[in-house]
Amino acid sequence: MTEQESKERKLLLQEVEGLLSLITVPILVVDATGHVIHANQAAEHVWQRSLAVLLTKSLQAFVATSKLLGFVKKGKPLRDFPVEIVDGSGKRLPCLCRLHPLYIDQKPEGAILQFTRQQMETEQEKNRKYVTRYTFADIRGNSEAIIALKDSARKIAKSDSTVLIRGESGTGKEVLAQSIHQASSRSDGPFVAINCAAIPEALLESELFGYEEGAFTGAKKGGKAGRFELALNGTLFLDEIGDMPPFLQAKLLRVLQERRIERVGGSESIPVDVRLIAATHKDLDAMIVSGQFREDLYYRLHVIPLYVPPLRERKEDLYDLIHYYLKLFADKLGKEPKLFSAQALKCLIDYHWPGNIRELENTLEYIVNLEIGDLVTISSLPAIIRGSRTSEEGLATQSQSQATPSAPLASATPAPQAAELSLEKTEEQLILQAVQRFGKSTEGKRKAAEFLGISVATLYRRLQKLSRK
Ligand SMILES: Nc1ncnc2c1ncn2[C@@H]1O[C@H](COP(=O)(O)OP(=O)(O)OP(=O)(O)O)[C@@H](O)[C@H]1O
Repeated sequence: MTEQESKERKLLLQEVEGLLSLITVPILVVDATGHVIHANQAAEHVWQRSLAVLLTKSLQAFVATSKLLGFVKKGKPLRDFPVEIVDGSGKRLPCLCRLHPLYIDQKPEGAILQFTRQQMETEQEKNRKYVTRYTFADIRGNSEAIIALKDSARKIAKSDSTVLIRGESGTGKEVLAQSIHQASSRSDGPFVAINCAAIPEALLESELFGYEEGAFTGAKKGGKAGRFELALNGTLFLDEIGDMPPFLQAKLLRVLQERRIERVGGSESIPVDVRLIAATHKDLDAMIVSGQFREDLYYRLHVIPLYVPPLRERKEDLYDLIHYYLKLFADKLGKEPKLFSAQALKCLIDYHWPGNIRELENTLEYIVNLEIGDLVTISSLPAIIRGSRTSEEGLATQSQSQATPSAPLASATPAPQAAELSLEKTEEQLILQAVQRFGKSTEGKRKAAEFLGISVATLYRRLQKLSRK
């Protein structure tokens, strides 16, 4: 295969992966014997198994209707064929199956199967969709800031007080909100999220508060419950609250005062037992000064303020996060976890991560997807992170030519053999070299910690761990 063909093939695979992940109903791809060869995230969710486990199973493990395998073997297309699937908890669910056969040289080689629930979802079933994915255990990182944040959030999780989470985009505000819900007495209830910036102003009101039949042209027969009602006995997460238009800020304030809502076009006042968690990356204080955000609403929301610091202010978390996402994507894509060259790792550590953990997650997915060798070098990193550094040599030369504290890799210790380094080993090397460069005095360790972008306490912890080895 030529390099161009190999590139096109990889791109095509990524497109297929991307398309499958966008589909919200479960999809299984099977070979001619019914063995699962691919599945999307919705399938992982329905059958409560990871992709890696799904790939060890056959169709019969998930579908109670034996006829389906016969259709796969014959390569017969199906449209809305009634089947019963057996979900992750062993429950049988009636579904409609679409079968798209895969042929090679006119021989059936497998099929793509899509399953949709047969009956219309009831309102109650819709509520069940609002389940959380995250708990505090999913908030990774050992920096003092993250440990303190988790401690405070755990403490306030049990109460019903309103929480306001601030932090830059991609820092994990929604992860934190879900974790609080999970640790609260409302965890059996729904967690309903709405992004105030993503919904057009005209629709936001009816999405939040619902509407009565005939409230406006196009309103559904029987009306529709809004997110407040859907979150009954649970938690409502108002993301990007700073983007809420002024007329809705006033309405939200009333709801928070009275704990009741009125649907659009309705007159009945409905009590809503909902815990509110709001989040924003905007500077609400400045917005109050400029008249864009209501001060009275701000104080109603600001009962328990939490702040998620940006990744660049807690760089010690990078090691843990890189390790975690590297393994996650390697498992997902059925690849071996990669090794990092010291320079590539240093490049990730030096980068300022404006998109925070979301950007880091995407970067590692990119690296695992595109990296063919076992070693991640600088040239494997996305251009934006590589910046002006285009090669390992480039960085090494740059490091060696600088006599400033930002060049500890140019210390008396020769640069480690990159190919031999695992992520953990690379981290050890960086720490040891920084200490060697700046000295073992308290001041030296302080400088080393500053250079590495970690706290002094973390540096001491790592050195203690190393001394025990
Ligand atoms: N501490 C963490 N450990 C592991 N993954 C995390 C952590 N924090 C966030 N993430 C991941 O980062 C991504 C972004 O998180 P999330 O959506 O909660 O950020 P956000 O601050 O709400 O972003 P936005 O303001 O853009 O809505 C998610 O995929 C999440 O899984």
